[in-house]
Formats: sequence, C-alpha cells, structure tokens
Amino acid sequence: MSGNSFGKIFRITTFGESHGPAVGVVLDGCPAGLELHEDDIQKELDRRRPGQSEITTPRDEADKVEILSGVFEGKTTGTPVCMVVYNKNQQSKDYGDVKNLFRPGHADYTYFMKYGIRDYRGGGRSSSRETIGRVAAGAVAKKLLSLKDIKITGYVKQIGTVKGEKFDEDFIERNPVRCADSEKYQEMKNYILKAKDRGDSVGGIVEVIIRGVEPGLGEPVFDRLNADLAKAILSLPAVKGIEFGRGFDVVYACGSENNDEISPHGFLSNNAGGTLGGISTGQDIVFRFPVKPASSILIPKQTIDKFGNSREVVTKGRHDPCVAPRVVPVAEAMASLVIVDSLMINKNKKISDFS
Ligand SMILES: Cc1cc2nc3c(=O)[nH]c(=O)nc-3n(C[C@H](O)[C@H](O)[C@H](O)COP(=O)(O)O)c2cc1C
Ligand SMILES: C=C(O[C@@H]1CC(C(=O)O)=C[C@@H](OP(=O)(O)O)[C@H]1O)C(=O)O
Repeated sequence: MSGNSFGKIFRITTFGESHGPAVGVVLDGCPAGLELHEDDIQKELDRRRPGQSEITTPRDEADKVEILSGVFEGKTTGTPVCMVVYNKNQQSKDYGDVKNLFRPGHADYTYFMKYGIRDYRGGGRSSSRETIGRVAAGAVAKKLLSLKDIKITGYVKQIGTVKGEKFDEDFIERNPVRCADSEKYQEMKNYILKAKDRGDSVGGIVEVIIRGVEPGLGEPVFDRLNADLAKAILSLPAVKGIEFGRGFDVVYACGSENNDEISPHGFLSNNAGGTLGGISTGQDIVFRFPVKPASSILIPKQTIDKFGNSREVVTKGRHDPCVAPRVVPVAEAMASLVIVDSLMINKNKKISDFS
C-alpha cells in the first residue's frame, strides 16, 4: 500500500511532483467505447489551472494534457488511460531558502519524519499539482456520468466570515471565486485580497451537490456512499472535515425536525444529505467541507531546521492566498470518481439484475 491509488473498479494512480518534469494519472477500469478527446480533459484542467487571477497563485502553467494510452480513434479501448501534464514554470531556485526548513502548516516535517528524504522544491508530492491527475481522471468520470444525467456542481459557500446565501449555478462558472452568490462575490474577493496584501491567507467552505443519482448506490456497512465520499474529499490537501445535509447542525435539531418525511411523491426534506444507511435515497447528495488557510504566508513564523535548530521562516514562492476557490473543480472530480466507482460496484445486487 503506497497510498497513491484510489477506487475499486474505476481505479486511479496519480504520479509526479510539483517541481518534477510532469504530473499525471493512470486510470484503469474505464469501459471501452467511451468517446474521449483531450478537449474533454482540458476543459476541466482549465478550471483548476493556476495563474488565472489575482486571487490565485501566479505560477503560470498552461497545464496542457496529453493522453498517452488507452484511447484509439477517439474512443477508450478498455486498457489503462495514461494522461500527463508537463510542469513548465517551476522556478525551483526560489525554494533554496527552505531546503532544510520545515514550513509550518506544510507536509515538510511529516514527509521528512516518514521517509527521511524530502523533495523541497515547492510542496513536492504534497503540493496540489498532484490534483491535476485527479481532475484528469475525474473528467473521464464526468463524461461517463453525463450518459446517466448525473451532474456534480461544487461552489464556494463561504470565505472567512463572508457567507454566500444564493445559488446561481451559471454564475459559478463565470467567476474566479467560484462563488454561487453574485451579490457576495465582490465581498469574498475583497476578503481574500486584503489578506493577500498583509502577506496572509484565509480559509473557506465549499459545498458540492450531486444530482441525478438513483436510489440504491453505496454499500451498507464500511463502504457507505457517504464514507467513500468523505474519504475522497478528506484525501485532498488542506481539507479539514466534511458534513452531509444538515451536517453538524443536527446537534441543535430534534428527531421530529430532522427526520426526512416521505410522501407518495417523494421525500419532504433532505436533512440527511441524500443517503440513509450509507445508501443513496435518490435525492440530491449534498456535502460541504472546510478548507484551511493556505500555509504559505509572508509573515515570519517560528520553525526548526532538519537538524533541530530553531529558525524563522517566511514562505516565498508563488502561492494561493485562499485554497477554497481552487479546490472546487478538484472536489467535483473526486466526487465523480466515487459515483462512477459506486455505479460499477452496484451491479447484480438483486436476483432480477442477474440476467
Ligand atoms: C487546489 C489547491 C491549491 C493549494 N495551494 C496552496 C498554496 O498555494 N499554498 C499553500 O500553502 N497551500 C496550498 N494548498 C494546500 C497544501 O497543499 C496543503 O495544506 C499541504 O500540502 C499540507 O497538507 P494538509 O493541509 O492537508 O495537512 C493547496 C491545496 C489545494 C487543494
Ligand atoms: C502550482 C499550483 O499551486 C501550487 C500549490 C501549492 C501547494 O502547496 O499545494 C503550492 C504552490 O506551488 P509550489 O509547489 O510551486 O510551491 C502553488 O503554486 C497548482 O495547483 O497547479
């Protein structure tokens, strides 16, 4: 177990480091015959790409994808699909100062303790450059889901203390904060920019809605659909938790308010967030997660070097002042991978399916 792979039937292994030659993914288990072009992948990678606005890292990467295998004459062949993006704008010399230091909030300390060696050029393997592979595979999953009219939409619900209240789906795609509330967008952006001016960073909350999932997806005990989604989301850098439906607020509710009543026309509410007993109800699956403020900040902080000496560190280089807007397409990709995998696992559960 190396921890670099995810999924049971629709399986991915990501590879690469932030400042190495390339990052990417090998996707195994994709059915043959799916029409797949680099453009399908590129449009999702373009949503994740850095260097696109003043509220994201200025590292300027085109993130152009190449499909190396598994596709012939525009269709998947049923063999592993390998997709690669070459890193072009590393500027690794900027990281010489932190070569022997553990940047607070980053994985430098834990990687060094675990492996005794660390790629100090940027975040190395722990950098979000790794999520390119997830987004590329997620784009294939999204294509499969579109055949079943399943749609996954993520958006920024909160930045710092600024809460979005509306949900304007068209607006999400058009604005760099990926906020669904057109009225709160400028306020959210200003909140990020003020922190950036101070050399600081801020956190946020992202919500994801999965529409069109049939009832019956997810396994009953350990591989509950909500548990699989939770693992997928918690496997993302900077994510510190997850809640479904009414979430942590269930603490304030009585059963009489929290149970989702059922009528002949369907459920009357969705406090559960789309699963019961770990199995999809057929309603929207709704979850949200907090994203911590990016660790790389220009405010001097105390740390140690790898020899145990006390040091002060300022994290130079190019960084996101807020991770939340950037994580949206990645979270959608992870959710897509889980839903496709669950659909593939969910075969032949009733004798009537076995024909
Ligand atoms: C899309 C995305 C972009 C990120 N950009 C940055 C960044 O520019 N600077 C930073 O310090 N952390 C950034 N992070 C978070 C770090 O990668 C993460 O905090 C670090 O690897 C330590 O992991 P942990 O926070 O999960 O413990 C980003 C995360 C994601 C998902
Ligand atoms: C380049 C990207 O964002 C990076 C995410 C990141 C981190 O620690 O996650 C740190 C910075 O990169 P580096 O590894 O060069 O220090 C960001 O610029 C990207 O997401 O494509």
